[in-house]
Parts: sequence; C-alpha cells; structure tokens
Amino acid sequence: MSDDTGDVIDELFAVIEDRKANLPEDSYTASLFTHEKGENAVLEKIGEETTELILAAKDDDTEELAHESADIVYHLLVLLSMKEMDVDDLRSELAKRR
Ligand SMILES: N=c1c2ncn([C@@H]3O[C@H](COP(=O)(O)OP(=O)(O)OP(=O)(O)O)[C@@H](O)[C@H]3O)c2ncn1[C@@H]1O[C@H](COP(=O)(O)O)[C@@H](O)[C@H]1O
Repeated sequence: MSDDTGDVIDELFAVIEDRKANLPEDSYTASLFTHEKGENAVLEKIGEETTELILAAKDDDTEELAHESADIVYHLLVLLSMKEMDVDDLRSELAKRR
C-alpha cells in the first residue's frame, strides 16, 4: 500500500466539505448535497456501485474493481459528511478493531 493513501482520503474529504459549504454550480459533489432526493440519491449510488463491484469481483476484473471501490469510497465520504460525521469517525472505528 502506498504511503499517501491516508492523505488522498483526507484531501478528498476536505474537498467534499468545501463543496458542501460553497455549493459551486459545476460541482457533482454539490449536486448531491442539493439533490431533490436528498441523501437517498447517495444511498442509491452506493447500492448501484456495490452491485457493479460484486460483478467486477466475480469477473476477476481488478481494474474495474478498483474503479468501483473508488466510486463507493467517494460516495461513502459524501454520506458521512451529510450525516455531519468525519472521516476520523471511520478511521477510529477501524483502529478500534485492531
Ligand atoms: N471521487 C470523485 C468521484 N467518484 C465518482 N464521481 C462521480 O460520480 C458519478 C458516478 O455516477 P455513475 O456511477 O452513474 O457514473 P459512471 O461514470 O457512469 O460510472 P460507472 O457506471 O462507470 O461506474 C460520476 O458522475 C462521477 O463523476 C466523483 N465525483 C467527484 N469525485 C471527487 O470529488 C472532487 C470534486 O468533484 P466536483 O464536486 O465535481 O468538483 C473531484 O476532484 C474528485 O476528487
């Protein structure tokens, strides 16, 4: 695992928080925060991407598996932000299990 994995997740979460605060018009992330379906739009995405991830795993398609994993992590971070949670909540839950 590369050493900057933690940094990229922290950076991405900071971008998501910035999009939530400023809601720029051309931002996909901002569109999730203002979506008429609310958080259900994000939950639906996570559901769809999880199905795609399962198919990629079954096909042993590692490139697609990485792509779908990244989609899920991104939408998961948006969900945490919607719930006023932090990426540190995820980090400490994982750390507790060590
Ligand atoms: N990591 C992501 C990211 N992952 C996925 N997505 C978007 O999520 C949507 C996924 O929906 P779909 O799966 O339906 O799209 P798709 O391209 O058909 O995907 P597949 O079906 O191939 O899996 C696409 O519109 C993607 O662009 C993301 N959009 C943004 N980010 C990050 O968020 C940052 C800010 O983005 P903006 O808010 O758009 O400025 C970006 O710089 C990225 O770092």
